[in-house]
Amino acid sequence: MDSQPPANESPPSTTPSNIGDVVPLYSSYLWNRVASLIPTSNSIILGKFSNLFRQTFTKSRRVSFPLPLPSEFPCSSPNISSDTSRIYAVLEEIMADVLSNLHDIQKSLDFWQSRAEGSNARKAYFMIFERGPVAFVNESKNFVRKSLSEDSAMQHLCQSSSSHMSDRMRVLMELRSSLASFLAQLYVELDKRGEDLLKNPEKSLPSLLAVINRLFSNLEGSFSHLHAVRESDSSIDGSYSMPLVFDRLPEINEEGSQWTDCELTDAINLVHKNLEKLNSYLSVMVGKHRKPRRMTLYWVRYTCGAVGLSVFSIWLLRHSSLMGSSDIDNWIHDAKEATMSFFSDHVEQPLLAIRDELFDTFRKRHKGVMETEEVQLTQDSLHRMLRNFCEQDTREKIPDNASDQEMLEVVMNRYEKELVHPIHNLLNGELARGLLIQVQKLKLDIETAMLELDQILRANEINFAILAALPAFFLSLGMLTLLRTWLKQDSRAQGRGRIARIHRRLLVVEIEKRIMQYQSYIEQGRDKDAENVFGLLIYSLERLYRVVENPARTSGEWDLVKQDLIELGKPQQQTSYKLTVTQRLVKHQRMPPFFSLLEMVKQTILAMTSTTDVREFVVNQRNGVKGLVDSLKLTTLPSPYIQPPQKRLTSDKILSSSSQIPVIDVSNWNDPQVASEICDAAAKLGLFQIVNHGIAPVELKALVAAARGFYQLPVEERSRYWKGSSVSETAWLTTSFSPYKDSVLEWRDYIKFEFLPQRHGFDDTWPPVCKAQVTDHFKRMKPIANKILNILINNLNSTINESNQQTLMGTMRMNFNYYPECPEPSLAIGTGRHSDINTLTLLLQEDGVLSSLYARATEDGDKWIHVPPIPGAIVVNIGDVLQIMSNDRYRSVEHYVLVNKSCSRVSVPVFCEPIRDSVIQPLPEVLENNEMARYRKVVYSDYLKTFFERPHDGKANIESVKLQGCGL
Ligand SMILES: O=C(O)CCC(=O)C(=O)O
Ligand SMILES: [Fe+2]
Repeated sequence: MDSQPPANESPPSTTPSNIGDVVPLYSSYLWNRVASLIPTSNSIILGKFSNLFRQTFTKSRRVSFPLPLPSEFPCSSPNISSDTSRIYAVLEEIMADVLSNLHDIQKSLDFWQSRAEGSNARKAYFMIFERGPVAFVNESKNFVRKSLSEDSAMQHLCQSSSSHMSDRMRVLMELRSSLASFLAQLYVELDKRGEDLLKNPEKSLPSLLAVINRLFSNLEGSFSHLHAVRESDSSIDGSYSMPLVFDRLPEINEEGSQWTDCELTDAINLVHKNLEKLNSYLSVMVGKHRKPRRMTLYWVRYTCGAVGLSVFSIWLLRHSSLMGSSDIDNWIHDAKEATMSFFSDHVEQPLLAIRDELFDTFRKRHKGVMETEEVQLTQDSLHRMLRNFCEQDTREKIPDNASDQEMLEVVMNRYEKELVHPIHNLLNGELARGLLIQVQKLKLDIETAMLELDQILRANEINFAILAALPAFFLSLGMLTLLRTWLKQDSRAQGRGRIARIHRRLLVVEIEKRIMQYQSYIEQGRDKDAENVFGLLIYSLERLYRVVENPARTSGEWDLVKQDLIELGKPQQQTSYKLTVTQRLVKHQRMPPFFSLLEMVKQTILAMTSTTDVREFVVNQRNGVKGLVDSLKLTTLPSPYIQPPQKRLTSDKILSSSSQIPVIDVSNWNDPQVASEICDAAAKLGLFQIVNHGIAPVELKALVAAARGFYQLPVEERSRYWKGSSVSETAWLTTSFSPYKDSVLEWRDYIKFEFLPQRHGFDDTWPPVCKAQVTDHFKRMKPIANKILNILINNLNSTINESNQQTLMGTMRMNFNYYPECPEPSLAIGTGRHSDINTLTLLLQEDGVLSSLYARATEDGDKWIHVPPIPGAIVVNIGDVLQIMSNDRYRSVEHYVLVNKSCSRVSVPVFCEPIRDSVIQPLPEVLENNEMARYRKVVYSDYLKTFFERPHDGKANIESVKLQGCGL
């Protein structure tokens, strides 16, 4: 077999932006040139030379995740002997290179995504300050010029920032998708052919090489597609002018029948060559779209640092002995002294003092102001004086066990008698003796008090000594923490600490998500998407495989974990089985019982004491309030949940009668009375209940049971749906309204389901425990919502038509709200004061449980009406969008949810919402009689964003779109 002439002999025409891109590009070009000069008959020498070259000049990459080949397959060795082991080596190399390229792409994608999700200010900052000095000068110039000429300079900057990012993201995503599909195809082929390669290498090796050849051509095709689409519309110059052309097997060999040894070697070399080309191509393409390097990103900081350092160095030089100054020597001397004296004052002396104090307290030591013996002497003397006095006075023997108190009473009686004739008694009586006894008693009391004072002082000496040692204590604590972090290598995913474990858990979640996506695409017949996700699954498995190896080896579980990871990569394996395996993996991540116990105790203490740690546990560690309540026996409310008094709903604000909530019987939707009651309630209170709507109570009960079922799942199972890393794209669990924005958290967890009727199989990834009930409830609620909206819109002289249907109920969402039992309900709230931002909400309250929903009675007063749960009833409330569309004919009602001490509560609202790009504004029909629009136009996605971007506060969101001068 002849070697194909090298397809791109000239150095690549693009101009790589930096030295990092140039080296691999030219090394590969040089290699191609050398390879084409060496005669093919010397292919063994060529192979060895090629390996030597690769080992010396290219980055050595190690593929950790095993290839899907039988374990007896001869692995690669430096001394390549058999054809199979050479094939193995080349396959390993392909895998390693593709995975490492995927990793580079993913890192850049993550970066762009995080920047793209940032605020406008963040985007503008990026454009000006994080793209290097040249961009800084250009962007600043542009910005100033635009600010002078027009007033939308900021908007312009944000737009160009968004297009800068999205351009890069699009290309990176396409590269990722092509590579992932290539990886998936290769993986599946190897999985299929493994046994054959072992049993019948002569036949299957050529056919495998032919397949690899074909996969490279497919890859070339998908890259050239990317070039064709992007060449015209990219803002990144020259990035699409470098076509990639892989070398091909001669046509006669493409069938992959029996080959000579020489042909086999040539084919293997060809794969090597193509791989080099792929790497060079990707290094340029990824290089053009990659995230800025650290140096570019932080160039402002580095520059300031460098300037600061230079100034400091010059200043230092001027004070150094080089310039004849002795300042530095003096400072070093002073610093040494200060450190020594700090050590002596705050570490050594306090510790010695504590030691001495402890010894002195527990042994007998220096004299205090008063000693016990002295007090005892006075007491004995008083006792004798009293006894003498009493015996003489009463002329009787006083019993031995008579107390001083009893004898003092005798003295007092005598006093009283003596005072009748004081002068006579002064000479003849006992007054003088009595007075002496009093003096002795006084002395005893003073001495006893002094003795106690002495003890207090001694105890405090230790306290003061301990206080003095506090700096030493904190210093040691800080050092211990640093040491622990270092020993546990807790910052990276392969470490052994808690943070590393969280990293690994997140990787498992990502794997689960991809497994479920794969299954869903297969069921929908979207084979291309499925292939792509499978490639990404292999990528995630490889990442987990790398990071879990060390800790699992240490705990002796490596063999099990490794086997589990291999199972997850098998293309034919059942999804349900794979999900059991991921659960097992999560369990492997746990510590042995002793450590778990320690961890639990630590969590408990943290949760009780520190605000940030409660948030960390509930929000970041995805346990939710339910997790907090389940893992701790709380007797007090943790501080992040204590609402300021003005946010609490106190009993003085609650109106006693609940008869004010209209209850409308809708058994006949066509009855004009029903329509008028609905419109009336929507205009006055904005909230009413409907009964006899036709849904059987048992169905509603089943729904509530399903919601409770979800929250009864183990926390690991629930947290797989946590917002931000949910295994489902259309269901996510979270806590509080905006847990990252709310200064005080709310006592509520909720999972949100999105109902996208146009999307097939939308509920496949929902929790199995409730997915059927959620789907049924959506379907049941839709016609009811439609009827109510029809009535409300007809009343505005309009109709539901194609143009407003998408705004009124283009999207439907449903929550399972869960309010756990709360140790101090009067200090917390379940859901804070808010109006729903959508059009219409249909809420199911769990009956038999204390209702906790309150609606604002009037727009201006701070009075609230209880919404009582009526079995089988649905609470309907108007949202902001309908208030805007009706130009204030209807009122979106503010509501509160309180929590209970002894029972948890579940509620299930269904929200009818506009689609994201609907423009919300008053309906033309309501403005017909020259009525002024009270609200400005707003795109629903922007309205949503402002709601979730700031802590929610009553009707602040609708106020923000109200036009000036239209206040009621
Ligand atoms: O739980 C409730 O009763 C109401 C919940 C609510 O207002 C909401 O989810 O928007
Ligand atoms: Fe609400």
